[in-house]
Amino acid sequence: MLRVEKLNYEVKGRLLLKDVSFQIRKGEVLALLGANGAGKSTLMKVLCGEYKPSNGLVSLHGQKLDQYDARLLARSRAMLSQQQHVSLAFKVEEIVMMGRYPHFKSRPAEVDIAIVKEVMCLCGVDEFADRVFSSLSGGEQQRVQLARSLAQVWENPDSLLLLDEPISALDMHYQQKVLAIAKALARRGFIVVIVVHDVNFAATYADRIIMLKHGRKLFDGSPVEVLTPTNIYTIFSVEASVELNPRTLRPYIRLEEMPLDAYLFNSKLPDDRAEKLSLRQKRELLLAEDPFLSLADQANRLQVAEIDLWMLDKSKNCRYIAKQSIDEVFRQLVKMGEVTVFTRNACCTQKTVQVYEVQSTEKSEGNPGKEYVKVKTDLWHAGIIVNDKDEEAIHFFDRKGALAHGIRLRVDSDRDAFRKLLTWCEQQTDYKSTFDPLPKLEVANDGVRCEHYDMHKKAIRPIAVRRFLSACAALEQSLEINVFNNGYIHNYRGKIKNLVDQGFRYMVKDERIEMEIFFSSIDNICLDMPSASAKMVAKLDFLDQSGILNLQISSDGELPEAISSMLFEETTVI
Ligand SMILES: Nc1ncnc2c1ncn2[C@@H]1O[C@H](COP(=O)(O)OP(=O)(O)OP(=O)(O)O)[C@@H](O)[C@H]1O
Repeated sequence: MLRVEKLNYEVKGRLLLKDVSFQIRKGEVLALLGANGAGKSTLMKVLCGEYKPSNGLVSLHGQKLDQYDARLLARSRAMLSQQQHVSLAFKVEEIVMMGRYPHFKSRPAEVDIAIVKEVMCLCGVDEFADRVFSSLSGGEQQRVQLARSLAQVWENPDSLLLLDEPISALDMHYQQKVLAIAKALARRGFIVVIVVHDVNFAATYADRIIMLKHGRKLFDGSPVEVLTPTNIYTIFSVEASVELNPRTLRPYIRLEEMPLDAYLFNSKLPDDRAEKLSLRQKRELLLAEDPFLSLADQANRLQVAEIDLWMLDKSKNCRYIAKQSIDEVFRQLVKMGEVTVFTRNACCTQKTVQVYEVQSTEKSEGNPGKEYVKVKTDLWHAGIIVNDKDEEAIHFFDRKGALAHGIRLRVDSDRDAFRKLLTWCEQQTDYKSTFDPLPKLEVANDGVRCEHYDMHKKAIRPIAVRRFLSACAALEQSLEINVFNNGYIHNYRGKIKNLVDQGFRYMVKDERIEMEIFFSSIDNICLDMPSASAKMVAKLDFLDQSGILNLQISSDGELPEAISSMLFEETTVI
């Protein structure tokens, strides 16, 4: 047994070890853990007898170390030091043989030669036997030193083996092997004390762990008792989580990354922390300032494309549809039964409940009485298919990565077609943002620019449009509504009944159509109708700041004079 009692070790008035006591039995592996400068190497040197304790006692098998005969002590304990001073000229075999010096007088006996061979073989240094020590790599040198220590006490299972950082220079294989050798020797009676820095190695190989801090023993016990997150933090000031290996019942320590920004410790570096935030973090900061920012505004402020934010929100439950796959996806939309189709541009959003109907761009007229979408899919640049508990949907994004069009499944929609598409999309390419951020105020719509209006066209104020729409709703006037975006037209024909006018929000909220018109984004509304009395079709063109047609509302057939006169009251000639 190794007994350490009330051990103090002092150098130049400084106590390097303070009141350290423990006992360790034959057959046990003790690991000493502690931060740099904690006193581990100092304790090892006291345990091997190199340093004399200032106070206290160290005894091996009942005998104080300083009472040991020097030769007997040399045969009863061996120490692999952290730093070994070796004369450069020695060969590997000569160094290992030094471990046998306490065992022979002038010449090594056969047994010494045999032991040296055996330990060299075990430590994988036999192939270097004739090489000069200094020509070996760091790890090879460490294994030679281990072989020397092992050679010293090889035949004495009562001995004490002290290994101070024996694996610090070793590769993974030898780290494991050296600790396994130490443990195997302990199982045959050796007392083994090992200093290691890797807590998981200590957890795996040690029977007992002592943790030192500032020369004091703070924690002492089995790995599972000692290696707790709190103890690890107390000793090393690092955050760790500890799991129990269910097979070995030994703890496994998982270290968390220590977050550190070089700006904090290098005064020569600029403070660019804000730039380094992840998109998610930047967005959180933005929403903390203004929780009601629309997705488009968030994308604008964060200088990313809207699709990036969609992918951020839905990444777990959505698949990316690359441009080359859009046509295939689009062809499948007609199979999904009744869905909500939505379209968005700078001036409005429109949602209609319909079976997806597509008209080619060549056809100029819609199918009367039926909603349709006139489309040129090549103007869409990406899509996503979302399958989460809140929505099952397919969204298409324009060349700026802004949401332009899509469908959302309803209760009665055909889910088989949707699932097939989802499976197909799973084999497609992964998402990588390829969009330029949307420059402020630039509109993604590539639609028709309306610069030339004939003499019948009039500019009309939003207030007149509101009144006109209210009258249409009240008198059940049927309308045709077309929303334009990037080469496609989303059409609705029918009555609008339920208007919600909250000033800044203007909405149609009916069963089969929902619309929101953003009057603040509309630059011009033009009326195409010769006169109030002519009982003609009225057509209103809503243009955005770039003069592009975003929305068109026309009367479906002639207007009663009561309604048309309202339009003329508020118009001014262009
Ligand atoms: N001869 C000495 N004179 C003064 N201070 C010493 C002396 N030897 C060691 N020390 C100091 O004692 C403390 C413990 O040193 P020790 O080598 O035991 O630490 P350690 O736990 O092995 O650290 P490491 O993990 O860095 O190897 C350190 O602060 C060291 O600087």
